[in-house]
Amino acid sequence: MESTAEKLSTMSIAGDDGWASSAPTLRRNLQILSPDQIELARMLLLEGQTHLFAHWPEAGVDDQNKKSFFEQVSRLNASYPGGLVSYIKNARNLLADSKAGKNPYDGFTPSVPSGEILTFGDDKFIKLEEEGAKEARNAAFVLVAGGLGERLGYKGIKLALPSETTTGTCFLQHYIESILALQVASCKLSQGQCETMIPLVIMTSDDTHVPTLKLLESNSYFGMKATQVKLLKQEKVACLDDNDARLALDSNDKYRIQTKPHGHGDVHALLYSSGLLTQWQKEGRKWVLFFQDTNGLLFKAIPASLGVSSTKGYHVNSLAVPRKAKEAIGGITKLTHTDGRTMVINVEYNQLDPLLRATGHADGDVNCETGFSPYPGNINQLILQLEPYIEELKKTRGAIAEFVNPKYKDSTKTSFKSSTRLECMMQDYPKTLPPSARVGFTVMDTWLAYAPVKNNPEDAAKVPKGNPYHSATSGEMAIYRANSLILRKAGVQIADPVLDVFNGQEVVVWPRITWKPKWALTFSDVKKKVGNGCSISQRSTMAVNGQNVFLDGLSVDGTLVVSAIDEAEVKVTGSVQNKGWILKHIDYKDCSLPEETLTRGFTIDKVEQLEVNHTEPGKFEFRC
Ligand SMILES: O=c1ccn([C@@H]2O[C@H](COP(=O)(O)OP(=O)(O)O[C@H]3O[C@H](CO)[C@H](O)[C@H](O)[C@H]3O)[C@@H](O)[C@H]2O)c(=O)[nH]1
Repeated sequence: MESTAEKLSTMSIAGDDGWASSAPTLRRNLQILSPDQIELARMLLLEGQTHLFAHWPEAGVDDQNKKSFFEQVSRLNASYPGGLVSYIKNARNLLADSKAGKNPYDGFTPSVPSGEILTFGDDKFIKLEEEGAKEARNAAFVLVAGGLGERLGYKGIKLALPSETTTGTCFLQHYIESILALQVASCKLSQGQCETMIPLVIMTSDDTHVPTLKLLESNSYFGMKATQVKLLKQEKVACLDDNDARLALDSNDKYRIQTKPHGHGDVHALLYSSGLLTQWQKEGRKWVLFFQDTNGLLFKAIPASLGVSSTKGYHVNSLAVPRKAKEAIGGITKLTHTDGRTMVINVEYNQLDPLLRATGHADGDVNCETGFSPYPGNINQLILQLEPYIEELKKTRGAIAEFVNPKYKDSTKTSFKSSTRLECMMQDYPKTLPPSARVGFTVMDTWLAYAPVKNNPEDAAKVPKGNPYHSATSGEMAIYRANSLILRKAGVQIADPVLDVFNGQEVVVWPRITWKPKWALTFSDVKKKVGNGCSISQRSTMAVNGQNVFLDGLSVDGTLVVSAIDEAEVKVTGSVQNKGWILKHIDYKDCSLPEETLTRGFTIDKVEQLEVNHTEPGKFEFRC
């Protein structure tokens, strides 16, 4: 293929009027285009995209459509670092590598890296939590929520799904309340010397932007100031029809280029171009924490892992959990090149097995004697130190190593079954870092840190036995399990769980215990809030909503719901005995029920409960 420079010189020989000669249909329409649009047209021809105009009728016909075609081209050009010229060039290179079967890890040997392994509740963990909670006021949070969630098949946005149905708190509300609780706790720990608001950025896409904004607005931003939350919308990227990176036209609208999501890696370029990073730097912030749309446990892991970043001075800290072989989470891997270079990086779940097989591990991605893969599982919660992050982005403008995954029609690899596009992942950020960068990771127990909602009931039920379901059912049950285990560790007598099956998935059902983040963010908080002699039976439900609620000598066998305003200090004691709330099985094929309910396979039958509600300031003791 002719290079751009060669083409340019041919065109200049052809003269100013000659540049469009390869596309006569376009040439006859130049008079309807603005100078900027003509520039874009010229760029497209130079980049071998003549076919885009082949069907264009004479000027005067479909002119509006032709202009909107260029409006789209302008958007695609502006939203990619280096514009469409770079996109097409990168695509050609990656498509050529893919056709040649080039291994992206050529020359690298994988080995198991060493990182920080934390044990919930021990002295080190408690110290790190305290350090992290203190540091939180210097942080900014970035939630990537542009994904459609195709595997889950839910029609709404995932952030609006309940994380658990005892209180019905949706993921976004839980995340915001956790950040607000961190804000309060962090300011308290810094001797009240601060009035900071921790910023939250949400990356949306055309698929999620409007409903995300609506969810925030109709709930008064769940208690955040509207100015504290910024939405950055990622654009999709152009689809490609062939190995020459010819842009694909939409089969339903020949004046539109087909587009698809570029992946969560867009977050870095968007943050860079938004100017927020330098603003945060001026405000004295030190950390940027990235997280995903449906992990109801995540904030239980945040304080300690931020503590690790702070004490170790990590530029990059990835949160990880023990990984089951073939689980759909990337493996954190040390890669050593034949030339001596090394990096610690996520190897995505579909690449780990081929990489291992190609480097002498005949069995590929398998569990070792611990029952887990030796490679820790990346949960895509990244903590980046702001200053080195800005320095790196100044060089890269946030561009992240991309990949392409075309589905070829046959072994000649000359045509695709359907159009493809370039993709990128946010966890690939460290790939461009110099060897001096401090890149580490923190491993925590899965029960504490990771329970995403990604799979629909049918697919979840097919997950190999022993591997996690990652469904709405398992995500909710994981919250009850974590809360039960934390209270147990704090000395509460929690009854053993029972096994049950919902939507074809066997899960362990603990008492349905929930609390608002402001009640307790860290294990030390929990220990301060529970006294001696507390117990909760397996069939029980307990929901705590109040900053200063203390449980002491309390036994629950049934349902207890406690709420109190921040100014009320309430000690709850005595014995709760009622019919409680009962989990009722439902079938996910029963169309009369809402989708949110169907996906988890149960409803909660609220038969009887004790409600304690304090709306007046003061100090109270409530004996049940
Ligand atoms: O174009 C996109 C695509 C996705 N997302 C967001 O990115 C997050 C992750 O998307 P997926 O849940 O689809 O991610 P995967 O399951 O494919 O995998 C990712 O999350 C896993 C853990 O949940 C592992 O860490 C894995 O290595 C990592 O790539 C979600 O919040 C999603 O909304 C975007 O913002 N834009």
